[in-house]
Amino acid sequence: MLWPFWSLQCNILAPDMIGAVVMWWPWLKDSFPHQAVRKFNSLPALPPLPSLPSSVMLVGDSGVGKTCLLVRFKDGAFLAGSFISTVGIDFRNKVLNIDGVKVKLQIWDTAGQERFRSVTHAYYRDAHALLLLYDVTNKSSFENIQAWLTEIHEYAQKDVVVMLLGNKADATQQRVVKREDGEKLAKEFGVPFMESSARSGLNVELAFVAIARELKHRSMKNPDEPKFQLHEYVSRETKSAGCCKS
Ligand SMILES: Nc1nc2c(ncn2[C@@H]2O[C@H](COP(=O)(O)OP(=O)(O)OP(=O)(O)O)[C@@H](O)[C@H]2O)c(=O)[nH]1
Repeated sequence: MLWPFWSLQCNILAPDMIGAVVMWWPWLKDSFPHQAVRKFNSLPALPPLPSLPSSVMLVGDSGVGKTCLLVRFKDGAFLAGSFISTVGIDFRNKVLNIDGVKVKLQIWDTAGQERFRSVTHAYYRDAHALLLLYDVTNKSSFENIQAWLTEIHEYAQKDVVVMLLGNKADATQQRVVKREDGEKLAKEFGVPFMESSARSGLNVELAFVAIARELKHRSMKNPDEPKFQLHEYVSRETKSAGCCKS
């Protein structure tokens, strides 16, 4: 039986509250977030910073260094110690600023083990870009690249961006795949290529930045902007970084 009192209070308080808002409006206005005030005053809202979400998948045989590459890129650290295989799929987000445009990369780290293959297949079609890794110290991971590319063509979007990475370039003593062989294979399949190292950090940032630049260019579609050439960008940047000296 409290409602009559409650409604009575509302009738009394409501006009008072309107009066209070009118009286305190100059102070309230300054306390509001900028965007909200503009909306309230029916001025055109400020455009938000452009932000482009893109998904990038890391694929390749088990043990080639996908998780380590992602951790190096995200946290700037190297996961040394015992090797723990990824189970299923995992992801991390990182935002890059590419010429004033925020490109949000959602990076999917997939399990390289054969038994998880059906799980990763389901994610291919949503990927905008794929970083395909082999391990320069493991010949079979290199020989399996063709099979990975066949799988990519089968499950991914036709226009997906693919880049080949020969990882563990720091392990010079154990190297069994020459850089030239990686370059040759990449040329054969028409994909950009670079060697990388999650341990030393070689080309890790560059690989993701190159992908982000390509994806940004594709989604902005600015006719005044010259077409971004991913292959040229990668070969220019890897040369200038001095990657290719053995
Ligand atoms: N020397 C060297 N070792 C690396 C590098 N990247 C990764 N490793 C080592 O390689 C092993 C496998 O690395 P992971 O990143 O777990 O491999 P993965 O490709 O994610 O493996 P899965 O999860 O099974 O698909 C670990 O012992 C790492 O320490 C690298 O750039 N250089």
